[in-house]
Amino acid sequence: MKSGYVALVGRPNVGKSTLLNHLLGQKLSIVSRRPQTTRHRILGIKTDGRGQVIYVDTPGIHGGARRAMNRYLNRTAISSLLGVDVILWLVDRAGWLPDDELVMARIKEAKLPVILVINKVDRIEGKDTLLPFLAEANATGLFSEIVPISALKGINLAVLEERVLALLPEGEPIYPEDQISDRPERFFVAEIIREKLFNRLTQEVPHALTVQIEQYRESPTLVRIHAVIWVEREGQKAIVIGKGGEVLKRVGEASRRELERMLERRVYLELWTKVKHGWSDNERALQGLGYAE
Ligand SMILES: Nc1nc2c(ncn2[C@@H]2O[C@H](COP(=O)(O)OP(=O)(O)OP(=O)(O)O)[C@@H](O)[C@H]2O)c(=O)[nH]1
Repeated sequence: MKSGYVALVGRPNVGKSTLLNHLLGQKLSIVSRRPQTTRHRILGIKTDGRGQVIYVDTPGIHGGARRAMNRYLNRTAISSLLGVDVILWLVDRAGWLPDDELVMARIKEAKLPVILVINKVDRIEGKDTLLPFLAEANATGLFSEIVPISALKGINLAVLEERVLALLPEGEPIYPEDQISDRPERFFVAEIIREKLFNRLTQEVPHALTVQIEQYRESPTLVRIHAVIWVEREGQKAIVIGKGGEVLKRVGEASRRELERMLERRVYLELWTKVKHGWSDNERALQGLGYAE
């Protein structure tokens, strides 16, 4: 049996969370079209007859991190490289962007086996783009394997899993066989609400909001959840609420539907929007809102 930790790293928006969800066959990490959706280190544990792979989803590593939140995202991603056995480095196009260079520097420091995962091949037009890129990546000598995939369409994921298992050490499972994450249910509740907000709101508002669960009471048939959506300014609060409360109502409905499926119980969800000025650029406020390593 194999067992070990596998970090999913890469710049924002390359598809790390999409890959985690597809490998596990279950939605654990929220996904949106926006960069910097993932804000936490999340374990996704997959146990089968071959062993136990503990995937570590991480925030996207990016440059120009001026706000405290951006620095926290980079710190969280980089510290996730400590103590893993294998790194999956995701890129999503045939070529490097400046943020990919940042990731590469960190990976070189880690001195671990690295699989270069070229994601979104469903979007790459023709072999003319992919083949030179594969040759160039190969010539760096940095990678144990190079695997083109589509996380969204499920292309080549079985091959990727085999390559991962081959690089992991032999060992007994670290977590119980039926455990799929290290996070409690209320963490996923906050994340699902945040995902619905990310998908509905535009411009800077998603990055200025965070969701905090203030009350979580369960009975065998019902879960009562009281969540606060923190934003940074009054104008953002008005946008989150929407005309006549329309946006908040839609977000609440979509969240409740998904939460009822996940929790397999009826959900009573109350959402409040409040302003905490400058929370995303304040280290202490971040810690109070759950952004602590
Ligand atoms: N066409 C295509 N789109 C994909 C694929 N994988 C992911 N995406 C899309 O890329 C976007 C970003 O995906 P995420 O999984 O949130 O990316 P991430 O790397 O976790 O992003 P951060 O949270 O910014 O670190 C979403 O709109 C996904 O649907 C793929 O294989 N093909």
